[in-house]
Amino acid sequence: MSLSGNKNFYVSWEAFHRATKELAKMCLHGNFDSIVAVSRGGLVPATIIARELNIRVLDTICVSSYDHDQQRSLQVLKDATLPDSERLLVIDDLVDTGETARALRERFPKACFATVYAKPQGKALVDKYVTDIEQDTWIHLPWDMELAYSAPLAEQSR
Ligand SMILES: O=P(O)(O)OC[C@H]1O[C@H](OP(=O)(O)OP(=O)(O)O)[C@H](O)[C@@H]1O
Repeated sequence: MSLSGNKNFYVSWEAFHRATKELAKMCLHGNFDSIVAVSRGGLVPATIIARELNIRVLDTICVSSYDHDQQRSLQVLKDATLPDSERLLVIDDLVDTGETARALRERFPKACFATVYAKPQGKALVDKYVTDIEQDTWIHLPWDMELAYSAPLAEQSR
């Protein structure tokens, strides 16, 4: 699936759940027995996928990234303890520039790396993803939003 045209892409909880279940379906026959969630964005999809695939062994890798001299630096705040394996799924919500994915592939070379959303710069670094998003589109995930009043269109154009 490909979405384009908007610079902002707003995702409801239902839409996120639906897309993540699609990702779970794509992983169903991979014989996976454990999951590493990339905190924080990967925590919600990892929970949904663990439920769908009946996986009960989960771990986290906690990363923080920041911009430094126009380069993104990644810091591992807490590493995972699960061993790298072909039966391990590494789950994140999205791949954007690919910096996080690149570091995780080095950390888990045998594992399958899967995200719900993928932008062009990073998508070659993931094994499975559900939805293409244009590079200049900002993805607003449900946990970053709340319901708010929206003025009628007629009033907005005044
Ligand atoms: O491909 P990249 O450019 O590396 O971007 C992808 C990463 O960015 C987001 O995390 P974020 O830095 O927003 O941290 P958070 O998940 O803790 O909010 C997302 O959850 C990925 O981990």
